[in-house]
Amino acid sequence: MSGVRIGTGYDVHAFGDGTHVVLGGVRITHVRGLVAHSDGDVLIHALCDALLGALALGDIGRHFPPGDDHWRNADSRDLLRAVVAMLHERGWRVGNVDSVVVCERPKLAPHIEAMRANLAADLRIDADAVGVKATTSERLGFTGREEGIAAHAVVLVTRTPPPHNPTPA
Ligand SMILES: Nc1ccn([C@@H]2O[C@H](COP(=O)(O)O)[C@@H](O)[C@H]2O)c(=O)n1
Ligand SMILES: C[C@@]1(CO)OP(=O)(O)OP(=O)(O)OC[C@H]1O
Repeated sequence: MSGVRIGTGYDVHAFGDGTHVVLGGVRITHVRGLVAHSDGDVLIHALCDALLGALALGDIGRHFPPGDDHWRNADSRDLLRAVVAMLHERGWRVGNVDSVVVCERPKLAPHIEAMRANLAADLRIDADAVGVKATTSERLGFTGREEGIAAHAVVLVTRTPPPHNPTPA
């Protein structure tokens, strides 16, 4: 098996009542919230799916079922750290990630660096290996009508090198 693999993830949450959204672990004040079983962090959910996908481990709902009360209002950063632990246990580590969040509002640019820092800490990689971008969809489609927020993520994971065991001379 190759020592490098890729994964892709996508998630959507609908807007509902609320005063804020949570994206990349950052609480952002907004006129609406996101409807979800957990904190609705659509960016982290896309990232978890990308990481699980890289190792063909299924998707986030398989590991953290939406019907399970344990995950009600869960902090999605806990889910991300659990997924990263699964990778590490299997001898893999995260190389880099890239992502894009799609919404007209809230404006995400002021929060991107804080998101990258949170994700880098949870992924156990440097922030310069964590891409987070934002785009509107030019008022087209469900994101354009502000019915919800979508996020896409891609990841590269690498196999952890085996411990160095020098052959005795
Ligand atoms: N929710 C958003 C959406 C976009 N941005 C920033 O604005 C730039 C322009 O967006 P377009 O959709 O018109 O290309 C984009 O590159 C982001 O930097 C944002 O901060 N928050
Ligand atoms: C995060 C989980 C946790 O139960 O629930 P939601 O917050 O509803 O998010 P979603 O992306 O719809 O499903 C994945 C679930 O694992």
